Amino acid sequence: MSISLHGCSYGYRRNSLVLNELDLSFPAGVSLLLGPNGAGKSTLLGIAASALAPHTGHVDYRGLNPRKSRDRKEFRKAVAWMPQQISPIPGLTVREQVAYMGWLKGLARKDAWSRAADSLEAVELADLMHRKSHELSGGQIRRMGLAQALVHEAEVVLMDEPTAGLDPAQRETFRRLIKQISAHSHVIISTHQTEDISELYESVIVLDRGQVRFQGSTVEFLGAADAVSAYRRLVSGEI
Ligand SMILES: Nc1ncnc2c1ncn2[C@@H]1O[C@H](COP(=O)(O)OP(=O)(O)OP(=O)(O)O)[C@@H](O)[C@H]1O
Repeated sequence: MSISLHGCSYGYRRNSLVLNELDLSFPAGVSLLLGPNGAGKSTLLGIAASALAPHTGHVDYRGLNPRKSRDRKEFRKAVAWMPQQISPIPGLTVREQVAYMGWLKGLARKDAWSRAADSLEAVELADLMHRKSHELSGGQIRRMGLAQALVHEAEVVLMDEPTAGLDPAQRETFRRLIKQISAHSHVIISTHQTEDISELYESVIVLDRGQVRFQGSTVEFLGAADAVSAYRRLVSGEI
């Protein structure tokens, strides 16, 4: 079971919808949400994470609807989200910031504190955990964001362009990490880079101008042609 969107519409401006009555069920396992800049990936993930409220439709996970106040807390505990922009909280150390995020998600203070150290270790940021978070570099801030998303061991982890700003060695570490997380969580990762496609992902969803243009297994996607040209043809409307 994973997250699904039912008839979700969203726009930032009047008369201009980014998503128009979108229906989408993310499959279980690890999925890649692929789409060019501006396709609506961040908007979709923001809605799936309940950070954005859709104008129409609703999100469902295990029968929980985050629009309903009685479901919201449990939904947000079950679903973690790493947004594209990670903001350091002034005055907090890296470990304090990650622990704070865990506490907001319902962990007890002691658990949040120890889980923060574990998740910083997992993203190879343990040596910087006593630094102030605003002192981190761009790539380090992304890794702290990743630790924030992992701290409470959610059932579903949504990640918005998590590999942006990571160097090749860190991308390799990231792949290993996703493998570990996928043993106990569903993972959905957005990207516009076809280089991110690998056997790590069981399924691929291609979003273009707010529409799902392809949904299937990674093998099916790669089998259609080589990945790059298939993706280009998909987003340019040839398929
Ligand atoms: N805060 C905002 N205010 C106004 N328009 C926005 C806002 N955020 C996104 N948009 C618009 O909504 C559309 C979809 O944006 P979104 O960020 O969801 O796409 P994306 O696929 O995540 O793109 P990228 O790969 O560049 O991050 C774009 O046309 C964008 O300009």
